[in-house]
Amino acid sequence: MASRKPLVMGNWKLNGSKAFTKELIEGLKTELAGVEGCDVAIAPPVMYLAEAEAALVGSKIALGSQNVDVNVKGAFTGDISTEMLKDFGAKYIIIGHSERRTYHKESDEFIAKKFGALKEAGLVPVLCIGETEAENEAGKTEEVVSRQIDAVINALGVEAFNGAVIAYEPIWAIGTGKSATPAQAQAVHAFIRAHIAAKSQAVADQVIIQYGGSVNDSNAAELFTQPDIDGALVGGASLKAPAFAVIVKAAAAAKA
Ligand SMILES: O=C(CO)COP(=O)(O)O
Repeated sequence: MASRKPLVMGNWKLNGSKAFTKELIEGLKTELAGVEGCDVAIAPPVMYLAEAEAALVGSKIALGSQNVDVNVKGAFTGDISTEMLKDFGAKYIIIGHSERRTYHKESDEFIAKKFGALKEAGLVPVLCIGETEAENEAGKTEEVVSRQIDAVINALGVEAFNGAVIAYEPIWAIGTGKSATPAQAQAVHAFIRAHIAAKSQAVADQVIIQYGGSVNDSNAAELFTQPDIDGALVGGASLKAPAFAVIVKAAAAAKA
């Protein structure tokens, strides 16, 4: 089995300011100095990519974004392109977050298009998938995550997951303080990896599958003991440097 380096990424969502961006990054640089064994990325709002890029100079923390649009240039008012993100040195791009699926009615097919646009641009898609509480209670978790993964496989082929990241974020666990248990998350992560392995074992072995949903400095270490949990996509706890650093260090220690 390929060994996978964990990735812990902060999704700042709609939070921050120019000053906050600089301060939080300075804090992260201090807290994470000398920490090895875990890739780290942050996705501030795109408004603050310039401040973030400048503050990250000399640091191994990678820059990311919370979304991208599918067109590269032209008359698409309000859109942000892959090339613009690259211009700021962004690398890991979140797509298909449940908040965008819900509030912006993004479909599996549209998200697969974004995945393709990122691959074409040489950026790393961080594809968010996950079921609602009702779907979970109806026993539909595997059906939902399969459908969300298959939209990408059908459009682009399983090889598109080479070098890509999947974030399993059960919607009932996001921002609720009610994280999935390590065993619950592991079961779904193993299912996702097996689902991809049915098409290509090699692709499945290398794909990073992060867990997201109320990950914090006290539950992260236990989640990372699970073999198919390769890091985390962190919302609320990524807005505080000490808490986020504890999560990164927990991943580095668990996967060493
Ligand atoms: O949605 C998330 C990350 O993308 C998770 O958010 P919380 O960590 O705030 O639950």
